[in-house]
Amino acid sequence: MRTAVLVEPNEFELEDRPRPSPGPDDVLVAVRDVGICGSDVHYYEHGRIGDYVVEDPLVLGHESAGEVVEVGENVTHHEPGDRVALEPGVPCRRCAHCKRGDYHLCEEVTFMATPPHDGAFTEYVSWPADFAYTLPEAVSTAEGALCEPLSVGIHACRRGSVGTGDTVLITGAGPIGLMVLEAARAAGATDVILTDVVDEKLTFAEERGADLTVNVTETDLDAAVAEYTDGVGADVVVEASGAEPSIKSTIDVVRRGGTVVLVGLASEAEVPIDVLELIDNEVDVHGSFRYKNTYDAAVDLLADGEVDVEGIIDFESELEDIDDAFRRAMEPTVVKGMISLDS
Ligand SMILES: NC(=O)C1=CN([C@@H]2O[C@H](COP(=O)(O)OP(=O)(O)OC[C@H]3O[C@@H](n4cnc5c(N)ncnc54)[C@H](O)[C@@H]3O)[C@@H](O)[C@H]2O)C=CC1
Ligand SMILES: CC(=O)[C@H](N)C(=O)O
Repeated sequence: MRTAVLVEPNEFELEDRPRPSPGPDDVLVAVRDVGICGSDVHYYEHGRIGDYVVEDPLVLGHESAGEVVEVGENVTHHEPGDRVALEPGVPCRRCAHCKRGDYHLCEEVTFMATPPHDGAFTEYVSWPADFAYTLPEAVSTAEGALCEPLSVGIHACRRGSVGTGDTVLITGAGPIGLMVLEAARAAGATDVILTDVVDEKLTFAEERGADLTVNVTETDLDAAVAEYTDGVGADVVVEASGAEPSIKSTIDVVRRGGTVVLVGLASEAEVPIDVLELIDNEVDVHGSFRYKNTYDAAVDLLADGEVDVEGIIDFESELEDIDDAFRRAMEPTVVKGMISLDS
């Protein structure tokens, strides 16, 4: 099977690898669509993300969906022909975190495209059947692949308890910020504000339904939010840029008693925050790491037409053109590139 392997920074090699056989509890999936995530691009450019270092050739891609072509002997809920989205993180199912239901915090997780685990820029993936979610007819495999970033958005909104009538401020209008926008709307937010430093990203966010956008390089965010919320502040602030000034700004724009959800990964682990302000204003600050139990919700939202994920796709490329696709994905105005396989 054709497989794109990252052999060194900025270089994929297309290899012919043996097609895997599904284990007893697995499905073998012919991959159809795989999104290019910012983390894939980071591994491509730098060969590492923090402590995760690409030491051996690695297959990237963790936003994937395709068609089941074979099932293991114990698999009863999937059959060949099913189209499925693959949840990329499979936990150990035994540790304290898994047992308490926080399987996304499992320290033994096998997460696609995170060294040393291979991902989905390949023709076939064998994957545990219970982490493969059937897509109804109305949901395309490209949408199935984007259940992954949508899941990040759903989980962030759950962490922030986003509810009906809320004003949600999202910092960063990249794919994750835009998926938080979708999830926040689906959760009942009536007012959504997005920030960025790139005008094109903000124009796009407006086209996708943001009520207010703020370019923080030109406009004072505190003043804009104060004006929009009659001086109250946002009920929930979701930080989805990873930029230090943006992380710091979250506590200035959240309302007293409101919630800040940190999703964006800062390049520096330490970001100074005024803790007295947090205490005085009784602000809840939550980290948000990947997701748990979101795929069913993501598929349902897509099937019901409650969210749009396909609209963020700027281009689709073939596996053979993956180097070009990654270079295109690095352009600052590009939101989402996809690799599509016909098999
Ligand atoms: N916690 C988690 O589970 C996950 C975290 N992430 C992180 O979330 C962040 C967002 O992911 P993507 O949307 O894929 O990244 P991205 O890099 O495509 O988007 C970030 C956006 O933030 C904008 N930005 C930069 N500086 C800003 C500032 N000062 N204020 C406002 N916006 C600013 C950029 O122009 C860009 O549009 C990244 O840090 C990523 O690593 C991504 C997936 C899961
Ligand atoms: C940080 C990422 O972008 C990635 N989706 C991950 O969860 O590791």
